[in-house]
Amino acid sequence: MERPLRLLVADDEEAMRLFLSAALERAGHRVDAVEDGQSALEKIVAAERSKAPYALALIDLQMPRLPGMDLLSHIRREWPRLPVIILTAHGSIPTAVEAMKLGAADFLVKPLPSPGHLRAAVSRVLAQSALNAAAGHNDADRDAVRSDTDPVGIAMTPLGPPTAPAASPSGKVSAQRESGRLSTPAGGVEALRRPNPELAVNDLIACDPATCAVLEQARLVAETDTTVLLLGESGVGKEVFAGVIHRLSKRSAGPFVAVNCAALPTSLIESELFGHERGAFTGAHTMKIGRFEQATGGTLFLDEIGELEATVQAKLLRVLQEKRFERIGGTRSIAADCRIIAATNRDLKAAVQERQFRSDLYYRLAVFPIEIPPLCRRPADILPLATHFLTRFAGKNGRDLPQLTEAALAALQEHPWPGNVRELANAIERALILCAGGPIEPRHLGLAHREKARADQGVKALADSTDDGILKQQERDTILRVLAANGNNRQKTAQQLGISVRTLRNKLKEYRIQTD
Ligand SMILES: Nc1ncnc2c1ncn2[C@@H]1O[C@H](COP(=O)(O)OP(=O)(O)OP(=O)(O)O)[C@@H](O)[C@H]1O
Repeated sequence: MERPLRLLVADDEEAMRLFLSAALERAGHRVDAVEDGQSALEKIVAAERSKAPYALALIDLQMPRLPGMDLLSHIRREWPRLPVIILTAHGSIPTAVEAMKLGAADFLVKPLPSPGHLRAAVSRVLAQSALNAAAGHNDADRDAVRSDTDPVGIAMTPLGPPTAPAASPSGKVSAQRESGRLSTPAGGVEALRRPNPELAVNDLIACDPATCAVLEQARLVAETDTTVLLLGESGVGKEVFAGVIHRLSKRSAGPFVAVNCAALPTSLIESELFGHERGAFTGAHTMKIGRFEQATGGTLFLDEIGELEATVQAKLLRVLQEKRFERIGGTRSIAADCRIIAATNRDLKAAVQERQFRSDLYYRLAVFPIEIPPLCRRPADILPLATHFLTRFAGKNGRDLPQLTEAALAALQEHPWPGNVRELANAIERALILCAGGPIEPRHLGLAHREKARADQGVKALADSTDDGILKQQERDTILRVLAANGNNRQKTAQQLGISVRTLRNKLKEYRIQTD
């Protein structure tokens, strides 16, 4: 992973260090593990000096050289923005409570029930810490704005001190749909208001391993000019990922032009896509440049491609094959010099089988399909996304950042999010209004009346909440990660996972992971 989040683990038990490191590294983080308090302190000092501070420290209470409690006091005094999770044995809960009073962000009782439990706690603390940072709850002296985001400013993992958002790399975007999609102007108040710039720069949050795997695929395909098909339920972020691919591509200096194929009547879609000459049809009083032409040198994003009428499907196929088109009523052949990214929330393969979508067009579009999982399958994204939206909406409305109560955080994590990221954004926007400046409680989120949706998912939720569910989630995450690392090559993936290609195939089916 290119921009890993740095975490520090301090525990004198080797097995525990290994467990914690493995679990957190699997979530995409970079972990330094040390065996005593003094070494932990030295690591923190070095990391601070190197301007690559830790995002979080997990500290055992009983350690040689410098005990956990002393280390915690030192951290609170010197680096108040570094959140600390205390690890404690069963019998020492009162000490853990003491640690909380001293300023620990959370405590975990050993032995930990599961890696998922650990990751959820880490994710929760990171989200809260990001909120605090954005609200300026902590020391001001570290609020100096750094400007070390990667060239496109997309972060797969959170944290670090406030950073200036990267300036828009292209400066050119589709006029009507891109507002807010590229980074805000660099520097100053805006930078400090971000929940956590490394987490949220350019509006893409990717903390869950499943989302990181998607982002990795996006990064890989972005370097090419290959046509991409983004698949996923409504609101999962297909357009966000289309924008990411554009910004990471060599066409990023060109425009990103988005067309929602479902929003336009059939009679208009052709002239919208290809443009028309003056007098081409009744009402065509002037010549019009179509979206293909507007996207010259850049990317054309065809959203809801599954809704295209048969006649338009045929025309689009021709353009994809010949890379040329004519304006309606025109004779001049124009080069289609743009990268195509299509998206749909429909099962396009099924649509092909039902003869609602041309198979030849499908295969032209699905050269590189990327499936974006629903939010309920990316639990580690939920709180960072909530934090991100809270900061964005509070900033937009000139409001102070409210706190999310523990109960609200839990409600957010438990909700099944059938409307995906869009539903989460709406819930946060609504909560921000209803909380009227106070802390956000579960009732402000308006999730209760969605009990039915939750009940519908009851069986699944129950399964997921069992250890078996957690294990399956981890297995799925691992497969996704290794697949992404191997460019979706099943042979290599199976080899690395130590299973047969056949078993891998069955697993892919079971977890509905598409690789072709
Ligand atoms: N990973 C993400 N990080 C930050 N914001 C996100 C992310 N994914 C989605 N969003 C936000 O959620 C909302 C819905 O995302 P988007 O429009 O990209 O979804 P979609 O899958 O294209 O939906 P539809 O199929 O309905 O067009 C947008 O406001 C978008 O900015």
